[in-house]
Amino acid sequence: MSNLSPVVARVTDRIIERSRPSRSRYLELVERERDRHSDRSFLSCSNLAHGFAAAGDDKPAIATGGAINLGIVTAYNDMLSAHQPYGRYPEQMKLFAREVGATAQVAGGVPAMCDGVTQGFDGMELSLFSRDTIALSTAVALSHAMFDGMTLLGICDKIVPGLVIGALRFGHLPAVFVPSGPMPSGISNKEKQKTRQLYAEGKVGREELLASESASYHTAGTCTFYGTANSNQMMMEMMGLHIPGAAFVPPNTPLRQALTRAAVHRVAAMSKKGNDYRPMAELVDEKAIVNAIVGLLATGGSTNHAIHLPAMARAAGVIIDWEDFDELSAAVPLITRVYPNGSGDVNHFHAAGGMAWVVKELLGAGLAHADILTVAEGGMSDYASEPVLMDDTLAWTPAPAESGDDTMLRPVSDPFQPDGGMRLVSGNLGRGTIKTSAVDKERWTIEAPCRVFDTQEAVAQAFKAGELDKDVIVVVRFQGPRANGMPELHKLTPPLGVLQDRGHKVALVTDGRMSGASGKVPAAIHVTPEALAKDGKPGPLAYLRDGDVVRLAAGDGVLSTSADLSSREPAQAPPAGMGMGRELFAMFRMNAGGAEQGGSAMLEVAGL
Ligand SMILES: O=C(O)[C@H](O)[C@@H](O)[C@H](O)[C@H](O)COP(=O)(O)O
Ligand code: SF4
Repeated sequence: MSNLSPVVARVTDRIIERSRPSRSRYLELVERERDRHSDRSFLSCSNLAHGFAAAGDDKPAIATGGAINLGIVTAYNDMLSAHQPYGRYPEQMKLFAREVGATAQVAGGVPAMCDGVTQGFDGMELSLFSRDTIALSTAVALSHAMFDGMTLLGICDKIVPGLVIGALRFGHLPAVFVPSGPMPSGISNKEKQKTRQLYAEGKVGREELLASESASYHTAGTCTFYGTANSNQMMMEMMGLHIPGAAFVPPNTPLRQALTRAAVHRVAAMSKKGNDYRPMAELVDEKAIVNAIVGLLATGGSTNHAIHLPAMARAAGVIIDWEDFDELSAAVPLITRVYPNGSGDVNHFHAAGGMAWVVKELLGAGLAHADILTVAEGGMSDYASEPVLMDDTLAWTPAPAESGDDTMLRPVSDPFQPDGGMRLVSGNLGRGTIKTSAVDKERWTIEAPCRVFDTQEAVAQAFKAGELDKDVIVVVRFQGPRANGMPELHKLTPPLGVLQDRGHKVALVTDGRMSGASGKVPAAIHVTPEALAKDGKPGPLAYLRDGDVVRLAAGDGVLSTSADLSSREPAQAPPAGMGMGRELFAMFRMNAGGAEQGGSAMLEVAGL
């Protein structure tokens, strides 16, 4: 007898019903691809020879077509601390593949943008669309049809979503995501944030700021705040796309290498030529997507997944919307507090029980689907265990019975908040999302006159000029997907945090995004429809003026103004930016769908 929560069951059934036509079209495609391209025997001799010409000792195995050949899609680069460890992975993975009579080839690389580097300047306007660029690059890599399985190397914000979207279009193949792990903890995130606010107030200089930042981001591995990258890792566990517990094991350790090896062995076994065929299309279904949403809500994950998850789901023919998130949020309690939702980081979270604890609690409370197909042979329950090395052999120990730190991890029976970390707000200014898990409850409702800006730079200038030292709702518009690529406006966190610490009631309202690491200041983001006109009709934010009273009430789900916008002329959007490659992304902007549908031109134009 299932103990599944009636709310989770109801939302899942609604998604299944809504997705029926698109999901069946997707599964028909997968069926066709499985028949036509699930191994390389259909390739001509010339095609094949091109595919293994440089494969050295692996040539005979690849040439015969009998051996399992794995495609490695890698987001390696030296600049992202999270992806830098991937440099050595392919050579190791080829050895691991040969251990089970398989081979592996790097099928292709995908770009990986670091939002931490581009935060606050023009490059950030490529961020959202870099996700679709990654999906396109994944498809280019896998389109050679040389492969019996996919090993996907990517961690950060848009990289996992892009890899998922691209790989799902080859859903007739099995897939495993191979993470590299979080960097060892540096100075605390709170210390980092304090120095930033002192810098914003002119009380410390660049030298002190750089020293503080470098003590936080100090070596290889994923940044240790619970932002979009680490929310990706959580979701891969909740969807069963990892080897269980791979998310937060540190890089460059024997356990990390054992997990990578297990991933290679496992995806070979899951191929059609293996003994346990599990195509990715059958793992990523409506229930797996609901598990990802539930994990996001229970852990206070990144608001960016209110945009990425709808796009990822669409690639599998699954249609979700923000009502699904909101309804699940009311039933899924917040059971973790990892910075910015608390003070500890993901290393502390992992040490306190980590994902094994989260999965155990969610399955035990019937808040996650236990009956999804996963990379792990035993299904979702295998993810309620933590990987360890016992005499150099990979093994798993069950999640601890008690939380290792109840300031970070709580049971469902005694949560930090009775509901999830993310809410829908809507009204006469549109629909947006707000991350309540990172904001003190007394700040969930802010009603104040607004100041309206068309760029985040203008906000910084107004702050420096002392114009914002009051109760104020800062509106930053023309930041949507079609306006300028929907950048994160995370650089606004320190100045708005200073205003809040001075005792003012402050909130942000924008059709742009925030970082998964943003917190503290209430922010209604992803406001849809965006301010930039679509089919000649601007979004409501285009009609706001300085002084209009705006109300943001996360508890009631309200985003509205008392001003009468009906007779106003809309503001004109600033011209689209040139430089930093932004002009090359005009085609993405022109055709982008709304944030609630994933903000993707690629999916819109493809009719997915
Ligand atoms: O969504 C996210 O998690 C962010 O995009 C994150 O990847 C980004 O890099 C932040 O900017 C880091 O935080 P700081 O800018 O505060 O270091
Ligand atoms: S977590 Fe963010 S800041 Fe850190 S490497 Fe990844 S993209 Fe860059």
